Amino acid sequence: MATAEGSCSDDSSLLNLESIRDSLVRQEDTIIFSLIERAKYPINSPLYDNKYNNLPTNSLFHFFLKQSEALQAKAGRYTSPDENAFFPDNLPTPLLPPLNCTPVLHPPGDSININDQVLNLYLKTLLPLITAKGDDGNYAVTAASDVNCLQALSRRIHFGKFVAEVKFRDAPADYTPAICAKDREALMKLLTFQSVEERIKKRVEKKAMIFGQDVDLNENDNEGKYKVNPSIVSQLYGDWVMPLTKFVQVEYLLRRLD
Ligand SMILES: O=C(O)C(=O)C[C@]1(C(=O)O)C=C[C@@H](O)C=C1
Repeated sequence: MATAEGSCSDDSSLLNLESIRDSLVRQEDTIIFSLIERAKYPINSPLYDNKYNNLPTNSLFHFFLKQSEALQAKAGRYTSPDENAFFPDNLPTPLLPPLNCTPVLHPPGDSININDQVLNLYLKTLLPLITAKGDDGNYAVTAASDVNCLQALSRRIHFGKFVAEVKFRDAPADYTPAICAKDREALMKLLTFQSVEERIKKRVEKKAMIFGQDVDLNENDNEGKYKVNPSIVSQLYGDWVMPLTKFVQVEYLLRRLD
């Protein structure tokens, strides 16, 4: 069985809501640290401008992301069920044979990819919120940092497929009527746990405060300075990450009986 962490395991006890939620909690660290790293650089807008006609893609950033994914595809990254490419078409074949895992996800739902929404959110909304204005010319390291942020956000949001699969397996009788009726609202109500979401928003804000504070040997108070605004991290989860994860869950469930 392919575990939600992208490796093979015959331990089906890994596929339960508690272990899935534990993985979501651990992914918070990766996302927050990647945002802290990106915030080291100014927005570096020329990286995203579509004005370089000597590039085969829209901008230097798109070129960097597309090439990064092509290289990682050769290393087998996208054979893992929890990895979804931003440019999934025409990826190179992996150099090594894939792991022979028992699939976890229901194939029709496995192909869900909303990375176009993730990319738009990141470039248009999130980047301006976490970076200072300016251009330091460090385009390669900035683009590499962007790729880390995007891959962490994409993995977290598409983890909704695993959450939905577990929820369906736990209570097929609850979900089947809404799936058959194609009732998105009913599915959203069934899969939503408001108390869990509130805890997540509080926890990621606290993590951003702890991870993002300056550490020195004096006992000075941090004076409210953080590398990324903790309330923005909480807003990121509340307004985008969790709603998009739930969108993936609904889309996956709608295909679960295909
Ligand atoms: O933990 C769950 O039950 C999930 O569905 C995941 C998640 C999330 O994105 O963190 C999404 C919807 C729920 O309301 C709570 C949390």
